[in-house]
Amino acid sequence: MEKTSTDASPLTMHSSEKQETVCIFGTGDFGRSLGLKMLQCGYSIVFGSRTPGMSSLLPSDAEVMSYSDAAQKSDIIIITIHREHYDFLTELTEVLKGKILVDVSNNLKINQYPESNAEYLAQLVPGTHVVKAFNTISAWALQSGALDASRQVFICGNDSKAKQRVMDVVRSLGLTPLDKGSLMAANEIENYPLQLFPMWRFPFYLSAVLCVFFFFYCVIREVIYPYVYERDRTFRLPISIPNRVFPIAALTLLALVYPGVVAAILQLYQGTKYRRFPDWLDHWMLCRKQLGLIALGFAFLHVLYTLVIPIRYYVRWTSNNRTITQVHLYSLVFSYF
Ligand SMILES: NC(=O)C1=CN([C@@H]2O[C@H](COP(=O)(O)OP(=O)(O)OC[C@H]3O[C@@H](n4cnc5c(N)ncnc54)[C@H](OP(=O)(O)O)[C@@H]3O)[C@@H](O)[C@H]2O)C=CC1
Ligand SMILES: [Fe+3]
Repeated sequence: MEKTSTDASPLTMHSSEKQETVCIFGTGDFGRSLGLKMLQCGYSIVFGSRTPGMSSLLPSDAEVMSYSDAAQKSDIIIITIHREHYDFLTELTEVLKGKILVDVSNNLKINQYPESNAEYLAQLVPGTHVVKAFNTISAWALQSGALDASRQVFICGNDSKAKQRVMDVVRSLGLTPLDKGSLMAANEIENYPLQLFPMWRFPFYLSAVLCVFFFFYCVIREVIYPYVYERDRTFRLPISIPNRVFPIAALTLLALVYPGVVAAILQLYQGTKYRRFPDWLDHWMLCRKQLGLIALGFAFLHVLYTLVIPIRYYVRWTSNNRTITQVHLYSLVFSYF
C-alpha cells in the first residue's frame, strides 16, 4: 500500500525546544490522530506497528517501525491498541522495562472486565509504569480541533513521576490534565465515556418529577374542582395548565442552581471548609449548569405557550363574533316577515 502523508508542521511557539520523542503503539484511528496532534505540538513521533511498511495515512514526519524497535526510541509509549490485542506486549517485557506505558483504551460496556484495562496492562507487563490518560478524547475531536467542550483529560497511575510526565505531555497539547489518583481510579475513568450525559440524569429526573407534580396539582385545581360548573376544559389540559407548570418548574430549577447556600451552611455546621462534601451535595454542585439550562428551556416553553394563548382567544372571539352576527341577521330577517 502506498504511504499517504499528512502535513504536520509544529504549531507551538517553542516547538523547536521540545522535540522530545514519544512512541505510539498502533497506527489505527486514534494513534494517527494523536500522533499528528503531537507532531504539530513539536514532538518527534515514532509509531510501532505490526506492518510498518504497510501503514497508510500517517503523518509524513513520523517514523514507523516494528513494535520492539519503536519501543527502544522513547521512554513514553502510548498504547493505542484495543485491550483484546494486548497479549503480544508480554513478548516485549524486557524492552518495555522501566518505561511509561500510557493506556488510552475504552470498553464497549460498563465494567466489561473484572479489572480495568490499565490494571490489566500493568499486570501483563510488569516493571513498567502504567498511566491511564486520553480515553475521554476522541480521535475525531483531535483531528477536527473540536475540543472546546472536552479539554479535560483524566489521568491516574501509581508512579507520580510517570504521571507528571504524562501530564506535561497533555498540557503541551493544549489540554487540561485532571489527576484522579492511583491506578485504582482507572475503572471509573474507563466507564466515564460510556455514561450517557452523566451530569444530565439528575436534573432531567428532577424536572420530570416537578412537571408531573405541578401538572396534577393544576388538573385537580382547575379541571376536577370546577367540573361542577361545566366550564370549557379542552383548551386547559394541553395549553393553560402546561403554561402554568413551565414557569413553576423553571423557577424551582433556577433556585436549585444555587446549592452554594446549602454548602455554606454545611461548612459552618462542620466548622471547616476542608472536609469533603457528601456525595449528593457534590453531585448537585457539579450539575448546576445542566439545571440552569433545563430551567432556561422551560422558560422558553413558557414564552411560546404564552404567545399561543392570545391566538386561541382571538379564534374564539372571531367565531363568537360570527355567530352573533348571524343571530342578528336571522332575527332581522324573521322580524321582517
Ligand atoms: N478512536 C477513538 O476515538 C478513541 C479510541 N480510544 C482507544 O484507542 C485504542 C485504539 O482505538 P482505534 O485507533 O480507534 O482502533 P483501530 O482499530 O483503528 O486501531 C487499533 C490499532 O491496534 C493495532 N493492533 C495491534 N495488534 C492488533 C491486533 N492483534 N489486531 C488488530 N489491531 C492490532 C493496529 O495497528 P498496527 O496495524 O499498526 O499494528 C491497529 O491499527 C482503543 O483502545 C480505543 O478504546 C480511546 C479514545 C478515543
Ligand atoms: Fe409568566
